[in-house]
Amino acid sequence: MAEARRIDGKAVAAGIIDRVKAATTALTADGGPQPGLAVVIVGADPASQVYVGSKEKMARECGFHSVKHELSAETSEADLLAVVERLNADPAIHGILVQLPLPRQIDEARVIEAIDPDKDVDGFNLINVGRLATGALDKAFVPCTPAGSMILIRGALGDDLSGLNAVVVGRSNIVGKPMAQLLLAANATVTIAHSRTKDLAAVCRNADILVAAVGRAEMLTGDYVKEGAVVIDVGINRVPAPEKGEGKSRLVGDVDYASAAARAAAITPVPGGVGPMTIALLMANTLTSACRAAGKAPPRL
Ligand SMILES: NC(=O)C1=CN([C@@H]2O[C@H](COP(=O)(O)OP(=O)(O)OC[C@H]3O[C@@H](n4cnc5c(N)ncnc54)[C@H](OP(=O)(O)O)[C@@H]3O)[C@@H](O)[C@H]2O)C=CC1
Ligand SMILES: Nc1nc(=O)c2c([nH]1)NC[C@@H]1CN(c3ccc(C(=O)N[C@@H](CCC(=O)O)C(=O)O)cc3)C=[N+]21
Repeated sequence: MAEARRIDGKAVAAGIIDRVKAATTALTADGGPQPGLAVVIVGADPASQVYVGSKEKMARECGFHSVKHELSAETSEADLLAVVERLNADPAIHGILVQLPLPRQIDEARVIEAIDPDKDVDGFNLINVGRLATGALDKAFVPCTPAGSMILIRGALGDDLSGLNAVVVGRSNIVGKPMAQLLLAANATVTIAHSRTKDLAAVCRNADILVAAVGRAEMLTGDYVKEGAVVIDVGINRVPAPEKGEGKSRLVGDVDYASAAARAAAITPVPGGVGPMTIALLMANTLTSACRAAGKAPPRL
């Protein structure tokens, strides 16, 4: 079979950003609010700082009001909850993102549940998890990474996935589980695999749609890929790259791109695949939140 089509997540994300910008202009021209996004980061993890920086930059590009709260790694749970409460009460803020993971002294679940569900643009709050699981998508915020992955899948295969087998490797609350919900809602037959799955390669070879959200660099090789499958690589792993010079690193996914691309019909690269979609969907969710707050129908992006 010919080499797989490379799915250009960066280009698809840029198109979404353009439509968010235009819709933001239209919303404010119509007397609506300027969408406001608050990003909260606790501690100075360098990778987290890079993502938070690009979220803030993108929010400004979209014409949003954008604020960043950088708290020290020693911040107490009570202090973080107080910041969340202030943002919940601030009418200029429509979306709140608390960057995960949080330092050990803070209970992540408590912080996620403290966010107003109608400002929870990550879609991690129990109310939004329940809305997604029950199909109340008009009110839900769908987590950005699975929502972005789903747009790439629909671009490759269309809206209705009836008759197709989807395998999601990974069962986290932020990626694997919501990804499986979205595939199920699109009528795929869904399997969720994880670290206890027996003969993972055989399970994956059954997949017409294979989503990797594992956090293990290049773990899924061509042996895991069915001929003609659509492969979505969510993984972001930084690995040493001595060929680029001493101490240098590069990003790779959870899929071994070269061997998987030799069998797949279409595949996302890392970088330039799911990552940019995550950021674009965060902007889309924030715009949606601002529209809902103003009692206006959010645009279809
Ligand atoms: N592109 C983007 O925008 C984003 C990328 N990511 C990336 O996606 C990846 C996954 O993230 P996240 O879901 O948060 O990760 P978690 O660590 O929370 O979950 C990883 C999952 O993979 C499973 N797993 C681990 N090892 C194996 C194995 N050897 N075989 C099969 N399954 C395994 C785990 O199984 P078990 O439950 O049994 O332990 C777990 O369910 C990471 O690389 C992360 O950086 C995350 C968010 C956004
Ligand atoms: N509350 C919360 N929400 C999140 O959505 C969230 C989080 N916490 N914690 C960390 C993960 C990770 N994540 C990424 C977002 C964008 C890229 C991204 O844009 N990646 C670029 C490369 C960027 C680079 O070069 O480093 C790409 O894949 O092309 C990656 C990863 C969001 N996350």
